[in-house]
Amino acid sequence: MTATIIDGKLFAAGVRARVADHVARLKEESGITPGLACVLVGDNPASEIYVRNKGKQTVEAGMHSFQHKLPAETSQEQLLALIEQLNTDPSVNGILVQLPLPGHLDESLVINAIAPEKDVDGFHIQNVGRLATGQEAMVPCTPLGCLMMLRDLHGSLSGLNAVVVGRSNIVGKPMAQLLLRESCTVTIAHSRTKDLQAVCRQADILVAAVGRTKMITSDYVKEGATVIDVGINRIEKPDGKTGLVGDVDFESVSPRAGAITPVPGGVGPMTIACLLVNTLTAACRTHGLPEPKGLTV
Ligand SMILES: Nc1nc(=O)c2c([nH]1)NC[C@@H]1CN(c3ccc(C(=O)N[C@@H](CCC(=O)O)C(=O)O)cc3)C=[N+]21
Repeated sequence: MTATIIDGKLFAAGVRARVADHVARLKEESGITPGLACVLVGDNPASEIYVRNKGKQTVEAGMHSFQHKLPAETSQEQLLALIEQLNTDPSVNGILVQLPLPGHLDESLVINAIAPEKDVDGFHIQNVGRLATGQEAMVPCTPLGCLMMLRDLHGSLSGLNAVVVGRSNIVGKPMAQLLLRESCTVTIAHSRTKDLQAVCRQADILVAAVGRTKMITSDYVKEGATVIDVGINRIEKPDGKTGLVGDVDFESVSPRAGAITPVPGGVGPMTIACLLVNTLTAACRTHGLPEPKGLTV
């Protein structure tokens, strides 16, 4: 068997087109243009590229993009003051504070200062609790993107064994919550899991979100399983350029899997597409208008 390669780039383009379509209708029928504010503290070059990309795609979808670049030495009070300003600005429907923040800033305090209904990352404690209890929430973009691809591939996920490797608050835990909501039997595995290979080999759906380059080899994969690679690891290639590799050893796994997402071109583009989805969803909820169909959970 050789795996179907899930084209995240193509899938994300489709999602963005649907967002753009809905945004155009929103403008025409209600005069509303959703807006996304991205806040970047410090000058991490990788973060700058992401934030610029997010801004570009936001504008391409017909929405307003507001970018706030603050110096690395910004104080907690200054950052909180900006968030408060964005919280009360009616033209801003979504607020994203790029992580990680410089070490002197308290990430959880900053995230929880965002108005929950504008928290398009879904990291606010209120959204985490709402997702866990099955209430309407803002859902973290990476897990939401993974779920969209899984639903498209499988239809119903009911009864499938899902193993999520990684227990982070931004991917592993919310991914597990979403899969549980789809009636999967969910296992969260991590670096301390006993016989990780045997646990992973039980999976019909294997989500790798550990941040360890090519850790998942074919020994971890059941024949025909769907493998979702959330890893974004930067490595130096022999030619001195930097390359992007996942947590999955693609060459080893793809002959054995049923379907697999590549890196790059898999989960990454879906993350940004879902950020646009969440911004649109936030705008619709604020104005009591119907949400984009098939794009929310
Ligand atoms: N508050 C916050 N929210 C985030 O969602 C967030 C964040 N902070 N901090 C950093 C991570 C990382 N992240 C990525 C998004 C898209 C790609 C992506 O599109 N990757 C492309 C390749 C891009 C490239 O070549 O560098 C791909 O996988 O094909 C990658 C990484 C969002 N993050």
